[in-house]
Amino acid sequence: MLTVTTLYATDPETAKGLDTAGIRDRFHVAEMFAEGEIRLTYTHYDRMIVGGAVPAGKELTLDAVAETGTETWLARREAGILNIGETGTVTAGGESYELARGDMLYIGLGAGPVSFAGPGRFYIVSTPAHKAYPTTLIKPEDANEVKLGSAETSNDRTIYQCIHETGVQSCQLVMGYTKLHSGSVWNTMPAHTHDRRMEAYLYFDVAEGQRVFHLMGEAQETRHIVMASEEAVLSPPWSIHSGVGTGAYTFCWAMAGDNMAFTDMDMLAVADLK
Ligand SMILES: O=C[C@H](O)[C@@H](O)CC(=O)C(=O)O
Ligand SMILES: [Zn+2]
Repeated sequence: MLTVTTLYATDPETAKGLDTAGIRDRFHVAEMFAEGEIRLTYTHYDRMIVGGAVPAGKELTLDAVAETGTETWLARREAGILNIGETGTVTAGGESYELARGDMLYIGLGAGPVSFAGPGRFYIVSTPAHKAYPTTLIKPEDANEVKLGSAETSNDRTIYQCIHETGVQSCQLVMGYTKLHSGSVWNTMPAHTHDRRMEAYLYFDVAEGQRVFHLMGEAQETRHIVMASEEAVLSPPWSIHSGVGTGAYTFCWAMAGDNMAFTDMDMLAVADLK
């Protein structure tokens, strides 16, 4: 079963006036992972699609998505798939790839239908593309590891860059995930914006009963969204994107836009946030 929800883009002036429900409606994506289903959100932020596929014993195939107006969903798109569940299989372009937990598959333009099988929980991100790059499996050891933050500021973390400028190639999708080290709960603080690229976060490995307070908004107008495990949040280009958990967590980040430069960030001083 395939469900697709459309999420329109929101400008910063409108965002300022929203209450909690309004903010959640426009930026927060919940219930993406349902057994036996593929659930997608087609966003108008650089037309990024985010979603989940949980085959749970049967095979799920993602072929056409009406919202893209193309014969197959990847006819003019590329995708990144991260497995956050047990080892499962993704079949694309006639080849099957075994994805252990933490493995990512880049799928190039024109790969055709994509099938999901096994006990995996697959997070799907897709963005428009103009050229076919090879479909490639990325194991954590193939990713570029970047260590950021420190225990003193509770943001000691390792970034795993999987699809990126100097790694597995793509048209515009940049994707990886960040693991917080034991005792560290802050991600992406000091915060930043990059008006030329939007971003989406999927928080996962958040323990039952724990939450992550995702911070968003313009630097002088911050808001928060309380997030449970396996929920995603869209970060408009004008928004900060940062979070703090009541416990340990990992998050997958994905970006699309004008450039693919991970370090191209307009940094904000903590003291300048309001
Ligand atoms: O532009 C880069 C993105 O915000 C994230 O990749 C940041 C991140 O994963 C982190 O600080 O841990
Ligand atoms: Zn960012």
